[in-house]
Amino acid sequence: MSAAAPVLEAESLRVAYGGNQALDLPRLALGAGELVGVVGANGAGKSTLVNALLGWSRGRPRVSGRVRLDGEDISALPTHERVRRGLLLVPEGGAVFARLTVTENLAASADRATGRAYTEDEVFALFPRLRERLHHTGGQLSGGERQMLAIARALRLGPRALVLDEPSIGLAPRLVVSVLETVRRLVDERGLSVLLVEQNVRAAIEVVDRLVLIERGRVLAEGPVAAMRDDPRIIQAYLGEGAA
Ligand SMILES: Nc1ncnc2c1ncn2[C@@H]1O[C@H](COP(=O)(O)OP(=O)(O)OP(=O)(O)O)[C@@H](O)[C@H]1O
Repeated sequence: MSAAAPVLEAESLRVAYGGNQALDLPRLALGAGELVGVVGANGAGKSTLVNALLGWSRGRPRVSGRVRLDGEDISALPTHERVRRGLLLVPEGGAVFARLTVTENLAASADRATGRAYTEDEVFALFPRLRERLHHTGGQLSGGERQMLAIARALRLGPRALVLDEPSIGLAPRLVVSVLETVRRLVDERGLSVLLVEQNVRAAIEVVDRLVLIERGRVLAEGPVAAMRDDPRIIQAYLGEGAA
């Protein structure tokens, strides 16, 4: 393998629920300092992929294949051990404690911070809005602020690879742009590696380096975003007039 081994890599990753093959992914690689978008419609297999990467499951799927973090096979490790090694997920809706304040939410992450952790000041420089909301509880925040706090919590832990599951859901379009642009900055300025799993293809296409389009658990198309923008399958389904 080349010197630039992927930070996160999945190989022959297959997930089946009973007779239903929900995911069949020959290979997915996230390079260091890369922002890769995995996009697809409802039921395409996005949540199944996220769960398989994190080693978590709803129901009783049959999972096979390999997941590697920094070249190390983590397929057999439980979720908490993958997280401890720096594979961090910001789940749909953002994971924040509704009854704790912003300060307390961030402190809860700081307790388990690794050497890769961002400082509180760094986090507030990225999300100035959070500094203005220090004493608000998670439950009092807007959807956009909750999403920012969830990302901030992950940064305080110190990610090797950050998986964002549908960060745009429930957010006003202006906030979607703001959150995704901040993610782009993290990649550009800090070299963070981010897998952005999104249904909102229009928004994702504006910030990612590469796009992977999945449908019924399989890769339909993938490539650098510049080429994918012109892919008829993307245009027809997601970007053209009358598309979703
Ligand atoms: N716990 C489960 N038990 C049985 N089948 C499941 C389960 N979870 C997902 N599936 C099936 O796997 C396929 C992929 O679903 P998945 O939830 O991964 O899609 P998705 O792209 O995340 O969609 P959405 O955006 O709606 O969450 C679907 O056919 C779904 O019915």
